[in-house]
Amino acid sequence: MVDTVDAIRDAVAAAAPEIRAGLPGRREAAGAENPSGEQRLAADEYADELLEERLGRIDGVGAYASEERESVVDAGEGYAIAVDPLDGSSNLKPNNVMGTIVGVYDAPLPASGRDLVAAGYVLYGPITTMAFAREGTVTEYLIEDGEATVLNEDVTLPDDPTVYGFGGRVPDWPDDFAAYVDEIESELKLRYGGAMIGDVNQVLTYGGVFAYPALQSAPEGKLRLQFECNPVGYVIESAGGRSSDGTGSVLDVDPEDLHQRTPVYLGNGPLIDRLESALD
Ligand SMILES: O=P(O)(O)OC[C@H]1O[C@](O)(COP(=O)(O)O)[C@@H](O)[C@@H]1O
Ligand SMILES: [Mg+2]
Ligand SMILES: [Mg+2]
Repeated sequence: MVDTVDAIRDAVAAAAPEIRAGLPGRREAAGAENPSGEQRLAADEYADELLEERLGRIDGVGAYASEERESVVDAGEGYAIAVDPLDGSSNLKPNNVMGTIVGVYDAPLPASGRDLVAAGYVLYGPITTMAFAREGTVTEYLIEDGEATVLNEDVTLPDDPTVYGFGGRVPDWPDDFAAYVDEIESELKLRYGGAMIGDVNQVLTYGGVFAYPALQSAPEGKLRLQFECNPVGYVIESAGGRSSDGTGSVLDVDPEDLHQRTPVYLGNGPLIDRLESALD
């Protein structure tokens, strides 16, 4: 019998080239907002519908939810899947990197990050890759023709970090976070591309820290707990790094609302420890 988590991983890998191939004609606004009040592109809708169809039909998947729809779709009995169908979709117009994020929860949504049994993301870069975490290890795959082949097993963050990327406008950063940035920018190189997955995958590859912090104008930051922060936090923690909402692991944030946002900080443990001390 095919393991449900393997089937989910394979379905995401199979959908990735189709999502990529569907992008060229879908770079314009679809005319509606998503539940977070953001302008939705035709590509966001396309990826969401494709993933709902492919993931919802897997035996052992009981629910599908995404950043692009108000409520959870019932798919029978089994795991609940939370998806950011296209992460960084504002990068579509300037043709920069984007991703797809998937979290597999063994609990009804909204769920705690501690209920994740697997999580992963696809990165649509010069090549298409996928990082997928389960049972404490992360595997990096190359996706070609809908097939995933292993590139790297037991992926871990390098011990000697080199990059950082932080979202939000600088004058909107709270003073304590700005003071942390002052230290970090003399130690690491700025690499910020505006798609969480692109920026996080640089941290996974080179070591460093990614943040979409609490802002003065938005104390909960921008990124969504169920669809973005928990799954990516799970990948980074499985790769030996740390995630934080500013006080502790993002996986421990109480799930209160399907579309809730949280500040998120991800990267090498010592850099996140220092961040938490700076925000005390
Ligand atoms: O444009 P900003 O404020 O730097 O925000 C960038 C952040 O917003 C996002 O694009 C939000 O994700 P979506 O594109 O899925 O809405 C993240 O990928 C990225 O980290
Ligand atoms: Mg996103
Ligand atoms: Mg998105």
